[in-house]
Amino acid sequence: MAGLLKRVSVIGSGNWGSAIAKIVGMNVLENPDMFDPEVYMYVYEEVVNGRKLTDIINTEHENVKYLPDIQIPANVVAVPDVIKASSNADILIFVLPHQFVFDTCVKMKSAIKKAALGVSLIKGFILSEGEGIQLVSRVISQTLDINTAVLMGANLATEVASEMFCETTIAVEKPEYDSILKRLFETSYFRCKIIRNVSAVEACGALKNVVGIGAGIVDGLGFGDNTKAAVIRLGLMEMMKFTKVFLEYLDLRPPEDNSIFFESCGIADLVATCHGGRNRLLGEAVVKSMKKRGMPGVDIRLLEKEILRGQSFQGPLIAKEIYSYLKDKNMVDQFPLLVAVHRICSREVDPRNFIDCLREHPEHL
Ligand SMILES: NC(=O)C1=CN([C@@H]2O[C@H](COP(=O)(O)OP(=O)(O)OC[C@H]3O[C@@H](n4cnc5c(N)ncnc54)[C@H](O)[C@@H]3O)[C@@H](O)[C@H]2O)C=CC1
Ligand SMILES: O=C(CO)COP(=O)(O)O
Repeated sequence: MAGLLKRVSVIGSGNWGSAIAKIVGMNVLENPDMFDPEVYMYVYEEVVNGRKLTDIINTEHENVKYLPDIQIPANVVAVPDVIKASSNADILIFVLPHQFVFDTCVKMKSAIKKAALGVSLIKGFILSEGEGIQLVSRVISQTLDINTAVLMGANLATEVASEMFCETTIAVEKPEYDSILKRLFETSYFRCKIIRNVSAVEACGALKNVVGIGAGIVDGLGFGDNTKAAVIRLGLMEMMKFTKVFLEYLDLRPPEDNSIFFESCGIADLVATCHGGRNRLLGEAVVKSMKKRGMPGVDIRLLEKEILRGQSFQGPLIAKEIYSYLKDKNMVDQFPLLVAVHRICSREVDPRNFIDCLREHPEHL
């Protein structure tokens, strides 16, 4: 990537996609020696208030549906065609719900630059028929034949977009990309720490979404902060154990020690999600719907429509993906919290049983 100015594209334009487009749009202007000033943002086209969302973004410079009341810099151009959005990019920032990643990559495949760098901000795993679950960054790298870094942290999008201070973790295998990534993402309110273990950072990002649902379940049941702290602690223990087992299974490097879990991508993201995340909201809503209507309560997708109006809860799908892996490996009993969240979301188990799951957790034996 030496020499010419780097072009940057953002693939995705939801709540986080729009917030990161604001940062990246500003940073390319502040680093004219390194970046092309125009940033394409791929928008999955839809009609909002009778107008195309891309037209609204390109005239009002606001994503009125997914990130209202925040100005996106005018050099960020909304593009509905993913091939056009990605074809000249040197850096491709992936920020879609994980279930859309593979199909989107397949569409882009013939158009992208061979030396492009991918950066995944996506918190999830990808379940493919007959192949089990896979890391999103790996699916991107293998489908597009490019290097892929990740950026994960305690980054609730609306707070980041409002410029409230936070930290994040960037993981990239090759140090040659460090300064480009710092200049692309870092601001005075968004501090970026670069480390090397891409797969462990990514696993943290996916797993904390499931624990966040657990935090919402105890909120919905009317328990207090001590109980939520127990969910966070037991959830973290399961995240650490799952990361080790899963990365070994994928023949990848598990973390050498536990330090990664004390970065923004670990405990900080877990705490943020368990207090202010959409997945926490879902856990609470599941319990309330069950209290109102009795078991099994309202379907998750209906709750998603009602509560998020277009945004998505990633946790239930990730919990299902994790469950399928654990069942396959005969390890369901070793991860009671992650498994209980799946069973509650799929309405197999009454959420009131969640407290028993905490009480009987193997960490207490
Ligand atoms: N929102 C947040 O605070 C944060 C989200 N993330 C992660 O970022 C990723 C993206 O989430 P958000 O930007 O929040 O999205 P979102 O949940 O706000 O919005 C959903 C997005 O999916 C798009 N979409 C719907 N159908 C599609 C299709 N068939 N193909 C392609 N796109 C389609 C919608 O147009 C919309 O842009 C997720 O993995 C999430 O876990 C990470 C950090 C913070
Ligand atoms: O990843 C996030 C914060 O870092 C957002 O979490 P939710 O998807 O639960 O809102």
